[in-house]
Amino acid sequence: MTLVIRERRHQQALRLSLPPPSTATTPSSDDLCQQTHMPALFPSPSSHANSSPGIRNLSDLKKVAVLGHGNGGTVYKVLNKKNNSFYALKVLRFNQDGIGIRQSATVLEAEILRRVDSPYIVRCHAVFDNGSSCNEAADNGGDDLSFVMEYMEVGSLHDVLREHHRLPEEVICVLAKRVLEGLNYLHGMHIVHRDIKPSNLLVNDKGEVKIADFGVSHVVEGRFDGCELSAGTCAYMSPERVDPERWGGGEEDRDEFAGDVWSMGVVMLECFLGHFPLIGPGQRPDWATLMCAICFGEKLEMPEKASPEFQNFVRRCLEKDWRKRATVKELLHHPFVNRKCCCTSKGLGDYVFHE
Ligand SMILES: Nc1ncnc2c1ncn2[C@@H]1O[C@H](COP(=O)(O)OP(=O)(O)OP(=O)(O)O)[C@@H](O)[C@H]1O
Repeated sequence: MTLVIRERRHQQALRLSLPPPSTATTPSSDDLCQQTHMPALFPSPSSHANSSPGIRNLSDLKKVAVLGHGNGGTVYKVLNKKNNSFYALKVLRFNQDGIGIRQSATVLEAEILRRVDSPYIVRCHAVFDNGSSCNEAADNGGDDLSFVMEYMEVGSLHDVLREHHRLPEEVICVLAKRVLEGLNYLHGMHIVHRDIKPSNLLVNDKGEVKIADFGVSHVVEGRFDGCELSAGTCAYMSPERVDPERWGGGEEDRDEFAGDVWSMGVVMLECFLGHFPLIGPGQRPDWATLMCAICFGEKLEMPEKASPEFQNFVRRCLEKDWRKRATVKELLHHPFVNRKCCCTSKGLGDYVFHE
């Protein structure tokens, strides 16, 4: 029973049968049109009662800055006027063609996010359907879906790498361990992330790394069907996803979680080298080049300066045949993430704030 996020074909995506959403959390579009302030599709789960921001309406939030732009929308830093704390608000824009798909995806999305509650995953506090008033949406032919998320002060690992270029092994091992814990949690819930990359790993002011953007990407697919093959996204894809025929990606018993392990291996090697590792630093990352590198490239030359533990860890992640690739559980016991320095290092916290 597996739920695949960011699957382009819906019949394959919905392998986890979710319970029908309660009517209380799924207002019809007519209901939404009658409200000036859009209510949350779901509020914060009760297990986080202490951190619950109590955001009931988008009008509780004040935009203070733009944090970044992604494929489907914009992320804002917002102030919750009720408790004077900052959050991140991700606003996805849909045109009218995407509405049918969006509405079913929204309910599914809200269900997924409601279930996710882990220190290794960026928390989603609430989802709002249609942040702007219905009149505005009708005027500009658009429609919004807004996710109120935990604010990660430092930004993404992509931002950290842009500033620091490369990271030492004692930082990478802490990073790897946290990502593995996050994947272990998601996989335990039968959720495959399918888009692990530096811009989806966010860092807070304690230097903690958390996985973001799972699920949200599933909603985006409704409008951006086909963009999965864009160079930026496919760079971290595993061989069995890029070329299923050659690498057994279509096999019934394929371990869908193995793709996340591959992507994580690419990210960890990128942290060590300071550039995307599967192609040369000067090479253009177009689709054909990436496909060749991922599916046909020779065995990766490991950087000589890397320790034997790190080299082995990355090799186990970047095994082209998914049947031979290490699983998340195996990697959690790997010597690289259990070295003494990995247990004593504060990871990115020390590095980002004291370098
Ligand atoms: N919770 C958050 N806290 C702080 N910054 C965030 C948060 N979420 C996103 N950001 C910032 O906003 C940027 C854009 O995020 P977004 O998820 O929209 O796109 P992306 O992951 O960069 O790209 P893509 O849409 O291709 O996945 C991120 O790179 C990050 O810098």
